[in-house]
Amino acid sequence: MDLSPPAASPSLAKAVETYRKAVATAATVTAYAVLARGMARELVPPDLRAAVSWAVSLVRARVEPRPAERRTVIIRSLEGNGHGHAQCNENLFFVDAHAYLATKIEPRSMSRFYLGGGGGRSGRNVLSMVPGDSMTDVFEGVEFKWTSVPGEGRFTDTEVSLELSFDAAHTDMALGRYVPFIREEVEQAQRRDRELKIYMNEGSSWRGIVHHHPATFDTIAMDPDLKKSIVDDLDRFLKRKEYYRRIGKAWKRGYLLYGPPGTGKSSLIAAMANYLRFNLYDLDLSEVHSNSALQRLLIGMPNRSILIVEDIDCCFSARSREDGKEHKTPAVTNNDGGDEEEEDDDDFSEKKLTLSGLLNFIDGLWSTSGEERVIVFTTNYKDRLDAALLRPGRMDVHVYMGYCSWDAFKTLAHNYFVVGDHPLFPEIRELISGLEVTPAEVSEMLLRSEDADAALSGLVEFLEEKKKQAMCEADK
Ligand SMILES: Nc1ncnc2c1ncn2[C@@H]1O[C@H](COP(=O)(O)OP(=O)(O)OP(=O)(O)O)[C@@H](O)[C@H]1O
Repeated sequence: MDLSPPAASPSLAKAVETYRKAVATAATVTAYAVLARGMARELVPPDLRAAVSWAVSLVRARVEPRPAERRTVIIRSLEGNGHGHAQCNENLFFVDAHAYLATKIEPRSMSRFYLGGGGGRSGRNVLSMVPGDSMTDVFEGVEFKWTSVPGEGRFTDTEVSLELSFDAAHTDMALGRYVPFIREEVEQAQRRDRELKIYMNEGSSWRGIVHHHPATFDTIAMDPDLKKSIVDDLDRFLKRKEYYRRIGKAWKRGYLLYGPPGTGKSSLIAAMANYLRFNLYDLDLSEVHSNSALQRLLIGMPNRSILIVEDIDCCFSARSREDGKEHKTPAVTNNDGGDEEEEDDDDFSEKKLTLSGLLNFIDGLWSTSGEERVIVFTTNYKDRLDAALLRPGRMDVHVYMGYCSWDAFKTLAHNYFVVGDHPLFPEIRELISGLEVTPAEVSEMLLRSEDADAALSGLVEFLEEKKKQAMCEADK
């Protein structure tokens, strides 16, 4: 039995030798360094040594990057209202920042955070930082650090603050763009979440109820290009605050929706309200008995709202016929600089309502008392409308809501049965293209059964019957 250690392999022996040399060299270098430092201390005068060390630190300061200068903005939850320490207000930017950060908190990356209900019944989780914690948000490629800190207790013990810190070089951007961006984001989110209301006039005030109309631009059955042009127009309108200010006009947009009954004018208004998240103000002019009442109603409408006057052709023609003549125009402001009669201030509130009065109120009052208003007039008979309403510049967009086209039918079929095709579609296409059938009539047929086959068969029968009637009418 051989118990002697195994002979080292040639490669291992070489590695051991290399290592031994390296250790010896390092020891030599270290020894030289210690020796040189000792000699320098002995031989170089202290003044020269100080000068050299100062020069070295100077070079190092130039070469090594210096930590960037920082700025910190403190956002307190409460702020004084200028009448002494006892009185305080909620700091609205703190509320906005808090809401904004709630959308940015990444629960998986934080060990602790607060969970709240957002103060409403939305059922949404609202997360916030525990005092002492920080998080980073990136805006336009720049990092912004947010820290939650206990407040200074100037007003209450429960005060908290947020600290926003960033590189000093980005100060202008932080205050000029990032802070407004946060405000805008929060405002948009609130607009998306808010419950819409529809208001109706009672005397010279508005009464509102919750508006839950399900119509959206996806569910509206109409020509796809026309639909897109309306959505684009609304988007453009929302972005044009500065433009309207520059040209000195009220920030409003007028739509005239016309077409036969049951073609979706009311549904389109609901879709616009849902898209814009604007409340609706449904003005019943038969309830408005004087110009001053109308003026109060219009002034009582907040920004971001839609004024609706349905069947506008009926509102004034009936009145004019009743009175035998059109009343003198109560022009508050004539934006056109045109041909309306002058207002006589003395008895202006006593005068009865006229169409041009309404139009002038809208132009005049709204240019001074509000912004971001949409006004929608509807009619089944465009040809019966007053020329004042059709004049260029009055209603910005005229939309014809027509009979049910093939594209419109496909939208309805998709709304009701989530189908894009069906064996009966070719037959329906042929029937629909030769008939005047409204989307309301088609919807009514599709609603009759939850079974697509049964509902579409019923629709075919209905269309065939309608075709027969149309042929009989033509023969007479
Ligand atoms: N274009 C459409 N797209 C989707 N649904 C429609 C459309 N047109 C009508 N409908 C359906 O028919 C119903 C009645 O339509 P709506 O009241 O919008 O028509 P309207 O043109 O305003 O009628 P009116 O002139 O009588 O007020 C709606 O609730 C909707 O279900």
